[in-house]
Amino acid sequence: SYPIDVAAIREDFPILDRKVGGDFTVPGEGENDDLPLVYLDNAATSQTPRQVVDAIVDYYYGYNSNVHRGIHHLSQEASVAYENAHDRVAEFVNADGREEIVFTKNTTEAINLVAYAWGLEELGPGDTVVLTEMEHHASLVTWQQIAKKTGASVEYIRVDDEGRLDMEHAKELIDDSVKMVSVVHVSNTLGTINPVAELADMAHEVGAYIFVDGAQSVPTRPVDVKDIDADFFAFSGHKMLGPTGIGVLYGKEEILEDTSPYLYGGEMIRRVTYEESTWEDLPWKFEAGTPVIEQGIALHAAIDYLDDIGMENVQKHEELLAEYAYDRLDEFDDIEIYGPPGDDRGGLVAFNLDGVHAHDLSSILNDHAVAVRAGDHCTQPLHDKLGAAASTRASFYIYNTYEEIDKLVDAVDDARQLFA
Ligand SMILES: Cc1ncc(COP(=O)(O)O)c(CN[C@@H]2CONC2=O)c1O
Repeated sequence: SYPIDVAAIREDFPILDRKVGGDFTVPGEGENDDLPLVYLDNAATSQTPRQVVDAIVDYYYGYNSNVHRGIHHLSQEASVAYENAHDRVAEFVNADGREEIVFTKNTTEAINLVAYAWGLEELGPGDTVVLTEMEHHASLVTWQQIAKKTGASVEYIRVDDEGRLDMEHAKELIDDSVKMVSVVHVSNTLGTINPVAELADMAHEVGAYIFVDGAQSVPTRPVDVKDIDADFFAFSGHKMLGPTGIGVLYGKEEILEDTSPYLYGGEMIRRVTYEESTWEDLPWKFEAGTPVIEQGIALHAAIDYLDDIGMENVQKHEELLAEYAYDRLDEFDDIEIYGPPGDDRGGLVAFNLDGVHAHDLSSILNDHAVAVRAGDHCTQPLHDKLGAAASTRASFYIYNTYEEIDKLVDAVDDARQLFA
């Protein structure tokens, strides 16, 4: 049984009726294809319910217009909807209000915004940025390159054999030279849930900021940025039932107020002369040019959909599926699973089958209509540390079932037979 009505939810996702699969012969059954899609690649991107698509269609059919309150009815409607989307996101993560919510293209751009607008200005030789060994390239490469540009240094909190952060090492690293701690909330490779509130305390004790990468946490569990006391927090709409093309940067108002924009143009200005320019209020100061209007409205609908289910229930469903998948895969001695035990992780499992490259395994799974991700999941340094060139990752969401995980395990077994 599930904490959510999976059958009813699946009705909202027409794509889940897709039949896919390669041409392969099943012993005794002959040629087989056109199998029901088993979508287990949600950490890469989630699927999109009718309610979100309807919100997009309603916008383009009903009130498509540029925003910031043009003097006509459509612009007024679009402006209000766009501004309300900021309010809705703020409410969802318990930010103080729209002033703390900047819409970007994705999580990657949200991290880059802070790295350029704050990092380039504030970091210099002798300063340290503390990351973790499990960071996604969106933060790891960004802070690594900004440190090179500014002469700052980067340190990495060690990950232990179970895929958890070594908090004693964190205590050693987070010293007075540290200006920023940037840490992933839920690892997209290990499934590890990091103690971000504790790390925030450690950062604040030495006068540093903390940036939490919430790309895999906001979609899958309740997140309260004030409870964590994050200075910055980022996530993406496409991982939480929303469209691609929108990410969110949360920032404490007082910090964003003190930070100059790094993207200039229309909509983010108040007054421009040939000599000087002044900036709009928050959050518009950080949203240069025509913003992600449709995407903001669609993200609002996605949040409404998730809130109807309840994020505690989403989290519980993720935990049940993650534990089930972990336990099923852990039955086999020739499978190596990365990250903490199944009862202490987010809704994903990355693993390798001895003797079979992740790409070959994922190709066989695809023949069985099972969609997973094979590769480094944008965590190459972590894969180097794990001694794995790549891994296969199954990741779950609100429309996935135990039966779909059984199909994953059966397909892995087929690969085992094929490559034996
Ligand atoms: C932890 C984490 N941080 C940042 C990002 C970047 O998000 P955007 O691509 O929306 O900027 C991702 C995306 N997850 C990748 C994308 O594909 N597979 C993954 O695991 C992620 O999982």
